[in-house]
Amino acid sequence: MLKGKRVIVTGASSGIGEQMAYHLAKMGSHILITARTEEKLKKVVAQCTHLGAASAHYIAGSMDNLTFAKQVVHKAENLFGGLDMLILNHIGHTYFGYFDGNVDHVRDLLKINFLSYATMTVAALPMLKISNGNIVVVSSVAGKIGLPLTVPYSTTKFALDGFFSSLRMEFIQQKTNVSITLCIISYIDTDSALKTVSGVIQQPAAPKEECALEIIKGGFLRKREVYYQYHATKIPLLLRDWAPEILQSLLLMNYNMDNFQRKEV
Ligand SMILES: NC(=O)C1=CN([C@@H]2O[C@H](COP(=O)(O)OP(=O)(O)OC[C@H]3O[C@@H](n4cnc5c(N)ncnc54)[C@H](OP(=O)(O)O)[C@@H]3O)[C@@H](O)[C@H]2O)C=CC1
Ligand SMILES: C[C@H](CCC(=O)O)[C@H]1CC[C@H]2[C@@H]3C(=O)C[C@@H]4C[C@H](O)CC[C@]4(C)[C@H]3CC[C@]12C
Repeated sequence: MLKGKRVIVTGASSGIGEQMAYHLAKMGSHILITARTEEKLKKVVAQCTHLGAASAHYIAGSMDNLTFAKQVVHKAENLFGGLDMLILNHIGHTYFGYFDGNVDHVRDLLKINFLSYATMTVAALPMLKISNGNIVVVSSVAGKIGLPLTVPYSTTKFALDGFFSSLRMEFIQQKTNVSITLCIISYIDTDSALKTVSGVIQQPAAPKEECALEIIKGGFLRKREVYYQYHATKIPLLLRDWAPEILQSLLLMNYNMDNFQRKEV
């Protein structure tokens, strides 16, 4: 469905982003991936080429530098002469544990998980308007519902909802034909998530390959929101406004605090 389309995927050196790059490669897209670790990006690009990407490139750097965030978009412009889909997926390092009072960390994480997303969107918008393209924003259940042990992370994901859901409404009023898809994702079996929460979170992790495909499909189909896995995201969201105390109790039952130790993610 994305043959020949020009796509940026951020946070694509591992996890869900890496799997999205492989799906896009199999579909025959032109791909530009980014993350900080050049060695991993090189391997992902080689695999994308092997899988049939129309072309595959990388640019390494950190999204705590907003100048770099713009450079990624400009590189796509130079390589492809335009852009059809912007997939915003990266996250910065944080901790899985009780809020430690460090507001500087919240600010730093907002820069990586939120401000860089807004910066790339602004830079890419002229190209996406020409192609009637898609913006895909990878968020989390923790970006719709307050959960314990992820205060800084959850803050940044809620910010994405505020920014992109408002922007989507303005696009409708302004007749801007660029879709915005916010992806509400539950617990996924990426190395970083398993390392961080297994033992504490009781529910099974869903497969990253399927999750990656659902995100791409949702973006291509110009859906407002993607819910993956549906039961683990949509049902809590339905309860959120109608039965918040019941939801709270159900969610807390999911945490085995006997196994809890603060971890860096
Ligand atoms: N896994 C899960 O259970 C869930 C994940 N999600 C969301 O899915 C998305 C992907 O998560 P997941 O695949 O698990 O994460 P991973 O930890 O596997 O991947 C994170 C990616 O971001 C990159 N990254 C980290 N720091 C920076 C930085 N400062 N600048 C630029 N890139 C950076 C990493 O590469 P490098 O270190 O090389 O920079 C890596 O490519 C995220 O948006 C996450 O919030 C949502 C709900 C659940
Ligand atoms: C346990 C949560 C699901 C609750 C439910 O009943 O549905 C998980 C939903 C989102 C997860 C976190 C997340 O968004 C990704 C983080 C990123 C890192 O890779 C490490 C793990 C996360 C903190 C992860 C932890 C489990 C959830 C909170």
